[in-house]
Amino acid sequence: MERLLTAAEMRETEKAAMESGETSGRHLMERAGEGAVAAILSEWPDLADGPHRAAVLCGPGNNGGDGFVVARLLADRGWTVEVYLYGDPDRVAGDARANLEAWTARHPLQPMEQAAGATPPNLLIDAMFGIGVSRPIPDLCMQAWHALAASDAPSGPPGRTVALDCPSGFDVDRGGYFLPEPEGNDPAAWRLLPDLCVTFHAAKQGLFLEEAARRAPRVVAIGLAEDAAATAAATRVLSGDAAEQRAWYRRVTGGEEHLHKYDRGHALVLGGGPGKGGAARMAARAALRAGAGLVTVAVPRDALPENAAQLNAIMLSAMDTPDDLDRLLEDGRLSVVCLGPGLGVSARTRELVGSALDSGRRVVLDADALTSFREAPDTLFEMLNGDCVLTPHEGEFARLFPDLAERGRSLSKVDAARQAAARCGAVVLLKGAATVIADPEGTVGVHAALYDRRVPQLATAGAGDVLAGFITGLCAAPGRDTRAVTELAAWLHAESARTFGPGLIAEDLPDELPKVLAGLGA
Ligand SMILES: NC(=O)C1=CN([C@@H]2O[C@H](COP(=O)(O)OP(=O)(O)OC[C@H]3O[C@@H](n4cnc5c(N)ncnc54)[C@H](OP(=O)(O)O)[C@@H]3O)[C@@H](O)[C@H]2O)[C@@H](O)CC1
Ligand SMILES: [K+]
Repeated sequence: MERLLTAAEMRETEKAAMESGETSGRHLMERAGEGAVAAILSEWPDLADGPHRAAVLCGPGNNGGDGFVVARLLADRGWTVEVYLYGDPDRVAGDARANLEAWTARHPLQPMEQAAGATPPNLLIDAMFGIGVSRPIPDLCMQAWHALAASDAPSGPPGRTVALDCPSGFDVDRGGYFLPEPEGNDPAAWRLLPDLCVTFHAAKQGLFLEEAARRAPRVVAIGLAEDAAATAAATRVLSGDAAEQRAWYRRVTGGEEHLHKYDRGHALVLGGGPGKGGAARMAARAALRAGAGLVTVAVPRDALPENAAQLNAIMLSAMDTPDDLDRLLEDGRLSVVCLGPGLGVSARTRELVGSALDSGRRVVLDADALTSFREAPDTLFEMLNGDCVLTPHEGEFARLFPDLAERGRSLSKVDAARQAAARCGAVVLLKGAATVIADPEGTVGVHAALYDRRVPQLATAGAGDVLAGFITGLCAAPGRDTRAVTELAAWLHAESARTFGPGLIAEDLPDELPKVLAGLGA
């Protein structure tokens, strides 16, 4: 569970460390260069075999400074290294200047204009721009990169491409690239896609909101204290190795043995009318698989035969009106209510949501339960509390939080979810390849199904209903933290898709979950 840092948080961390005298900018830059070289050689052991050719594209700031260090360290290993600088060498300042001078004392420096005509290297380093960028990079830099990244070196290992800290022009807060306005014919040209990104001290937030490289970013320590990052950030990426995942699962669920089914909670899932029950049945199955002791599906009377024909371990109740729901909720053992999948966009759905929330139960709201409040989101928000979970996709999010959805490049997905949770007073899970989970107190988890954790097969009908069901099932047992179980559900959902593999349909997800839970030592 690594912390994610924005550019501002990273700068704060560096500044605090330098002001305290704990370290210096020069030292950090040296460590960054050393860490990058070590990461590159461990990523591609064939590069460690012998001297090869590298080209280092350097910018005018400290990212360029890191590039001069990498160039020097590779040259010290006997490599042939060409360094290209964007801009006037006399304007390079501070720690970067010291490293530029250390380079030019022994090696030539070439202007960026010459890079495009050079022979493709075995290793191409992007040290043009790092976290100091807030506009598209110059054409010249973009073209130099593409010219050298395009083809393999004439001899030695195939050309590998590496970005230092982040690819140049990548928005480390929001993900994605700064693109020229208007975008022109070829916006893709501004999207540098290196094989690897080596990022310094801590993962930058944007690297886990959109993919920045062909493989997962490598974080290298540069001598800043660990806890400096921890105190700076309230955003984490939900990943970790197998041992961490097991510990996470135990921490969130309590890990205790539940002896009686009622100790594991009783979930109520509301379903739609005849022919509209599949979504709720999938959510119910998911809730049962995720650990609820009992699950009841409640549907209009005329949908009972259809549901009775399909459900076995899941119980069934009739519920036509909000009064019927109130009567069901008189059973004190019902611990969580899930509303939305297949329920229909209507005034009745709004009333059902009101009844569920009035009962003081934990409530998971998805799909139609969210869209039913599009005309008056505030009437929903007034009823919510921190034990409620909203699970919108981008479209549903835009209906409830139109101003936050129109964020453009001014607000990251992390900040959009954080502001939404603060406004509505509930946990918000904003779906996507990067799913962001925020609570009203401002704590955020990012589940990034990116890089080696990509799950394109999750883009399938009904997958969202299953996620609502996983959250509901994990919420059913008393005493669990609502945000924490929501985060865990997002991970279990993607992990079930991942272990199942291609050909997945939503119904497979609940049935794959036991395998994932077994891996967690559940
Ligand atoms: N601080 C430290 O001790 C450590 C920092 N480290 C490293 O430093 C990096 C941050 O360095 P940084 O702050 O100097 O910013 P950086 O990304 O190099 O760019 C700023 C320069 O580029 C220019 N510029 C920007 N955009 C531009 C554009 N579109 N087109 C043209 N020019 C543009 C900008 O000029 P300006 O915007 O003022 O015109 C300025 O000259 C960080 O990512 C990490 O790699 C590590 O070594 C660890 C220790
Ligand atoms: K870079």
